[in-house]
Amino acid sequence: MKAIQTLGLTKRYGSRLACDQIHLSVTAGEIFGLLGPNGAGKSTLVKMLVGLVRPTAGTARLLGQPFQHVAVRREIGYLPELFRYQAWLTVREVLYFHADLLKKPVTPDIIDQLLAQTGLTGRAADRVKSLSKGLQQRLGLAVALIGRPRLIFLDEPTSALDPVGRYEVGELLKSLRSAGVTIFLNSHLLSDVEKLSDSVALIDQGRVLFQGSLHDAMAGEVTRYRVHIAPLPPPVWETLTARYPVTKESLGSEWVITVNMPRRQMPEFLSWLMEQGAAIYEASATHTSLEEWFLHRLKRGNP
Ligand SMILES: Nc1ncnc2c1ncn2[C@@H]1O[C@H](COP(=O)(O)OP(=O)(O)OP(=O)(O)O)[C@@H](O)[C@H]1O
Repeated sequence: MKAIQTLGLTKRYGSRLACDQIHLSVTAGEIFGLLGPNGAGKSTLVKMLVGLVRPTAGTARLLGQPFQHVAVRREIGYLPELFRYQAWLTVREVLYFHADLLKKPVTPDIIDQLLAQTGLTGRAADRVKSLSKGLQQRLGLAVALIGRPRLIFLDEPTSALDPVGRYEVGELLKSLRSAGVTIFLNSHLLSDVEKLSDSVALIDQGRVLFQGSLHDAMAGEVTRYRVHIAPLPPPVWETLTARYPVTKESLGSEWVITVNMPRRQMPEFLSWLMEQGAAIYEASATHTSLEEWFLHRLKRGNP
């Protein structure tokens, strides 16, 4: 089942097209990462889905229902990118206040559990104005979870957190996924997206450049391979350099050949080497990072 299905969602602010006919689908129970540079349209897309911005065109379904329905809003949690809670309220009061707004009954046990999940147990009686940015972000996460949502939109949930906080929030998101919650993660922190997401979409200038699994995203990229071989006779090396973009270095009695090519060309490359009588000891791919993929795709999408 699809937790989110958008059909041509478009938002125009005057002459600026923030989202241009976005078609996206997110499977229920997955962590979905939305990536894109500043101003790509990520927050606008999230705000349209949670009902804070009215689309210029297009529509969407959330949890199988039209996205504007009040019933579906009750099933959704949202952590906005820029939020401020009332400075004079305590952490516990903020949580009760938002539970009241949601009209969902909460017990002290539920509040205690949320405080524990978000690492705020010791700060429950502190006022918002005394919390650091990272602690306020944890409170934002607790507020997003208070209605026990089936679908959560998190806009930059870990941007103010230190490495321990990022790890803890990552573990919390994984445990929510295990409980069947769908998580829509909007983050600049590519390493967090890489660690957590089951699938991703990349948007730029309001358009979707890619949607799919991270594995598929990386598989299509040119990868750097390192092949350890016995030294080749000079004529074979000359033919090799004429056919393929290779470089070599010597490592003891072996050569290490480096070549950049798509994964699908690798079998042909190795067969050719063997036909020339090369002794191959080892061949390995160096990992393409999400960051490299992100930069490549953006360059390709903006010729
Ligand atoms: N209320 C608004 N009025 C006019 N233009 C807006 C408004 N909100 C966003 N925009 C513009 O729409 C485009 C998309 O903005 P949006 O905030 O959705 O991008 P984003 O991908 O979330 O960026 P960031 O990563 O910097 O938060 C930008 O050019 C932005 O300036």
